[in-house]
Amino acid sequence: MELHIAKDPAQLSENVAAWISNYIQEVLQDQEKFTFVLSGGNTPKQLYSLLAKPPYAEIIPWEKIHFFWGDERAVPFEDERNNARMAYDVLLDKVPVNPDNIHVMRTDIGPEQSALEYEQILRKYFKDEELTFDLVLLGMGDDGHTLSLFPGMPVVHEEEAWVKAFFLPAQDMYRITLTAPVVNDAACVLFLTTGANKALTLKSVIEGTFDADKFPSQLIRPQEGELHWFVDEAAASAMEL
Ligand SMILES: O=C(O)[C@H](O)[C@@H](O)[C@H](O)[C@H](O)COP(=O)(O)O
Repeated sequence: MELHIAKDPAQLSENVAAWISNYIQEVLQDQEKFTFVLSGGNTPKQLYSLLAKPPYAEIIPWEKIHFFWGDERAVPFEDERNNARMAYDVLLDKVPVNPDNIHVMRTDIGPEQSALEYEQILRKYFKDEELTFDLVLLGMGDDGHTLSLFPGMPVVHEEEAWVKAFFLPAQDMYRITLTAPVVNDAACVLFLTTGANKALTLKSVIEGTFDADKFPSQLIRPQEGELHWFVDEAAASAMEL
């Protein structure tokens, strides 16, 4: 695991934008397509908007990138809480992405059906071979969740399905999420975490004893891929560095 600490959220977004842009270009020297799994929440918004502007808007080969999502809130696409909607607004509508390469988790059908359909999309894309995303972007909630793997929910222990839908009583909504084993097969996973309100949880996730039910973010340990935590000083403030 590699820890990158930035001064503040703005600096962190700058660093991650540059890092991602380099990584995409490097990977594309050896392959034709790049698979990029986006995260929802607030933290990546600034990053997405930087990627949508020069120099990144011009130097990233957008037409070669396939976009997927790590999780989705089962609310209509028009709803501002919809993760895909946020990414379209801030990034995907602004750069020359091929619309056929954008693979959203649908919310215009039932969540269970959407999860099954998404798994089919992934199986078709990866041609039933090993599912290895090139890059997975993740966030961490104050409670230690990542993706839609929330503390104490059975989905945390899912080993078989690649995609799961379930009802999240605390938010009175369905969630659709990739499962931990899928993310752990990725070539590279990047966590983005900012803010003092996440400092104690971050400390437990990174330095504490393993307890996936309490801190599902601890489940993310790519088997062969890289794991990077990009955090700001406030989020890192409780860790013993
Ligand atoms: O849809 C979601 O809610 C997410 O994808 C979720 O896992 C998110 O990344 C964290 O909750 C952090 O969210 P913030 O960046 O808003 O703190």
